[in-house]
Amino acid sequence: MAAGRDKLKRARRWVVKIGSALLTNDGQGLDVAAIERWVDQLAELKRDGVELVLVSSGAVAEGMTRLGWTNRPEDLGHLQAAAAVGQMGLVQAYETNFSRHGMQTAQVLLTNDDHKVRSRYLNARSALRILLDMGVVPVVNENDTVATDEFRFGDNDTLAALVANLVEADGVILLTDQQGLFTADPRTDKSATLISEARAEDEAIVAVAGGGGKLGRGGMATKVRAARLAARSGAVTIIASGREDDVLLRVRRGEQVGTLLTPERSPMAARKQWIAGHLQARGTLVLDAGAVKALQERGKSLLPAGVIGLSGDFTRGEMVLMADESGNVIARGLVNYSAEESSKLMGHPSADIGALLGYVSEEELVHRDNLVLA
Ligand SMILES: Nc1ncnc2c1ncn2[C@@H]1O[C@H](COP(=O)(O)OP(=O)(O)O)[C@@H](O)[C@H]1O
Ligand SMILES: N[C@@H](CCC(=O)OP(=O)(O)O)C(=O)O
Repeated sequence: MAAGRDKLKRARRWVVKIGSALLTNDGQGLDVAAIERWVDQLAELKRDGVELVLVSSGAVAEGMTRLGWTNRPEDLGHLQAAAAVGQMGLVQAYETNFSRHGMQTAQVLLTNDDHKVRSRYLNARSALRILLDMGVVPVVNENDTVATDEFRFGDNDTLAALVANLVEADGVILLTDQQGLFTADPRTDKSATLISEARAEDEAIVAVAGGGGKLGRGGMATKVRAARLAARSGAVTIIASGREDDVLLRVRRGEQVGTLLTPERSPMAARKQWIAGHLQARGTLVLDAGAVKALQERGKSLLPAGVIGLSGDFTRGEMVLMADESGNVIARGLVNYSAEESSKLMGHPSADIGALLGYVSEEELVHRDNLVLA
């Protein structure tokens, strides 16, 4: 068995994306029987200990069916109106089916900006993580009625990858209407064959991935791009057919199904590399000797109690340097509180954060997962 497929047997957190073409039976209205079967599988995975985020497309397609439209409208307003109608059907179907298994769902609508604007990104991240901790299944879609990018962001493959980055998922499963990525679009080239495994970074797979059908727009091109994005935070991607029996359970068992696209690095290594290399430091926290030791020798998070001074102007989620009392930089990482909040918190035990600020985001100032030693 390939190493990547083996990884999915142990994976702890999956993002599963279901495309429009599949969900709406190529525009015939929600395929309720198929949704039932996917939810049964998802529930089984969840009972097996996999934390799940579901990314579901289909709002526009379902809205069109409910409104009796046969042609996809061109203008943004009508697309958004259709999405608003269709989204009701989607969440209803998931809610009903997960509740058969005694499981709760939550509707999470995100926009492109939520990933660009750091504070919204962090809020989306903590809400999703809390939902996962509580065992709730978030059902994510793009917030179509407020999207402004001419619906172009209307690409839930990318959204699934961004969500995988947000929740640090180890697996991304893109369910579509084909068995996986073929050497050419099988709709037009009957001699095309299935690629069972490739590196997400491999340029050759970009070349073979074409556009989509009449409902989904992205086709394989956005799926390959999503796999690359997901690989940046170390996630393995599988592109597989949602029409295949027990497809999710088969993926879980590590069986040879669909196309596996593998990252170069493990999730933690990828994350640390990103922290180490890609962000500009906005400030410096000065640590007492005990905190320096806790970070360097015991791999601990930085708590406010170990900070004796700070400089710079940073907001939650930005990169800061951590230095000892002599000014030697010993680590860098993503800070959980702004400079203003941090100066109120420094020197205090984490138990006092609520009293000092009136709220608690995290008990650490910099979590060890977001911290790289110099
Ligand atoms: N190399 C390829 N291998 C498989 N499918 C491809 C390829 N290139 C283009 N496609 C097209 O991508 C479609 C799936 O993408 P899309 O229609 O966006 O579905 P979804 O709604 O699941 O996102 C397939 O039906 C197929 O026609
Ligand atoms: N938010 C849109 C997403 C459309 C979309 O990405 O579709 P697809 O390429 O089929 O996954 C909807 O729900 O219709």
